[in-house]
Amino acid sequence: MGVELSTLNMPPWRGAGYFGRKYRQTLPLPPGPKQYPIVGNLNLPNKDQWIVYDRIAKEHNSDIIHIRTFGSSLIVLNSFAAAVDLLDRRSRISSSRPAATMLYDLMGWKSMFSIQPYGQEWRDRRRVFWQEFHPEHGQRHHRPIQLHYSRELVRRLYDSPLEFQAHIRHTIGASIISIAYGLDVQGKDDPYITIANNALEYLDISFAGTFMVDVFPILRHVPRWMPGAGFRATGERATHALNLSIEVPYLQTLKSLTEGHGESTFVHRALSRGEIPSGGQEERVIKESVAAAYIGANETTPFPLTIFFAIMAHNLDVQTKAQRELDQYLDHRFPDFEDQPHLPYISAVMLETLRWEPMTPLGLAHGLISDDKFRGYYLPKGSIVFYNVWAILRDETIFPEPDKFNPSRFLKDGLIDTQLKDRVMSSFGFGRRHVVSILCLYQPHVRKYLRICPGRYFAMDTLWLSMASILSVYTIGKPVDESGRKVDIALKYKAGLNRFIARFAFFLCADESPYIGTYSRSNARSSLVLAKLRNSFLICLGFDFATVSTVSLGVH
Ligand code: HEM
Repeated sequence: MGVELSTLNMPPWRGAGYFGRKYRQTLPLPPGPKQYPIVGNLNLPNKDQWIVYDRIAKEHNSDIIHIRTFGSSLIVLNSFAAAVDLLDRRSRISSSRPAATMLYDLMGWKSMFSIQPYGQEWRDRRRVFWQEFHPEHGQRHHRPIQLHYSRELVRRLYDSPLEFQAHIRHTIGASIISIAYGLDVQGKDDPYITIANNALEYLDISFAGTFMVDVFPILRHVPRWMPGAGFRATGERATHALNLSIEVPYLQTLKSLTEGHGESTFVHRALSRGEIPSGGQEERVIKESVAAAYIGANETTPFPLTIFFAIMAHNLDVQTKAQRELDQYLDHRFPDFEDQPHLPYISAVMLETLRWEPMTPLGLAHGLISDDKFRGYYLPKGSIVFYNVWAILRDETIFPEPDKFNPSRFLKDGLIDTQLKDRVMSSFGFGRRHVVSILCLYQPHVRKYLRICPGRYFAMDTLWLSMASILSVYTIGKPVDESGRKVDIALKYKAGLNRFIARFAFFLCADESPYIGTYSRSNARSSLVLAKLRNSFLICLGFDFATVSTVSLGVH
């Protein structure tokens, strides 16, 4: 990020200094594949890297590996234990972010605390954010809005099921805009959602790792007019898009507040606390923290909900079991948050969805701010640290038959197994308070280095309620081809370190269907949608992204 990774102002006896030099001289780097001069391991495939790293770790019989590309040192942690040891227990030195010249310096994302290095700016924003999103606060202020938008999603699915991915993104985006700014979101082409999505598009471009300036940061000084300097213009457009997404909704909320509205919003709650350290930066801290909520939620939460449709279509036994639990407990009404303790199988479906296909298979990179000695290895200061969420959640000793979608693995005596749930929380990252060590009671500073996703409670609430609501109304099945045969869904992903999925086809039924009719949904339909659905059997067939051809459509 063109950032000094040494920004953490530590007293010398706690930093690298003497010990760093000693480690470098006496200890080996973690094992890894053979490195070539200058380019290091640039020969490794850049597709599905999490699978490649897992294989390398197994080949070297080590859950920590070292990879080098040009000048960068990459440490990959391939087990839960290694990630907890380095990122939780030693979060004091491992909770920064690595340099990303294009995104941070040229695209203006230095205002987003999710990619800021450890330091005061990050701490101020994270604190404002967490005051809003810690679970007790979220339950009081966010859940009514989440409830509204989960029902809106069910309704939209009925109206235009072909657009299911757009509906998922829209309802998640609208719920966050409503919580953050209290703004009314239009049903289609909403200007606030469009502004935020424009900013997010540049994030995706930079994650795709296409910019040479990230490899050679010196290139950022190349004049704009030089051939090949197109990235400078891209950076300016991205900065403009991000600034719009920070400023426009914020100013609109301030206007509403002067007119006597908008009090029940993140913006207003943060402004009225007035606890941010002074220096004239208060307002900037608040508006950037609020904008981080939209970015964080919309970049991630739609993925598990999208993939849920494909998983359900392929696992009718799971779906039937989930629907039976809903029907038995809900008896003719829509699910609500109070129902959660009584619907453990739905919670298990949500956790298994997060486990089965994590959105960020290598997490979000951390940066090491000092040299370290770790498990007998030397870890160089400035290393980029990835944790292999994919490998952690496919550890056969913890999750037998890991490729199988089996929510029951999370149930112990009819309740959610909290230890397994804790494992799945790896999909929200590391840098969290560890309860294992009694020493942490005497380490108040540990709290300062938390980096785990601060939106995780909000995300799990959204996912749980949406999955419960969808299954209480619809049955999801495989699509059929032109001759009426059921076909498997082939999932296609965009390249990159995060998972983005192309559109796929599925059936959505509000009742027993001639194609997949294994179980009647009739007693679980909510009164909200009942009138519309009564005469509708088969509602939807999606279409395939690659061919963009409708396979068949049947609305009865
Ligand atoms: C299923 C949904 C989600 C997943 C899988 C997810 C995953 C993650 C991961 C892996 C990280 C990096 C943690 C680390 O550094 O180790 C992260 C950070 C973050 N997430 Fe989430 N997230 C989700 C939902 C959300 C939501 C709903 C919000 C906002 C309401 C949010 C806001 C953030 C922010 C602000 C950070 C940066 C934290 C920091 O750097 O201090 N996320 N998330």
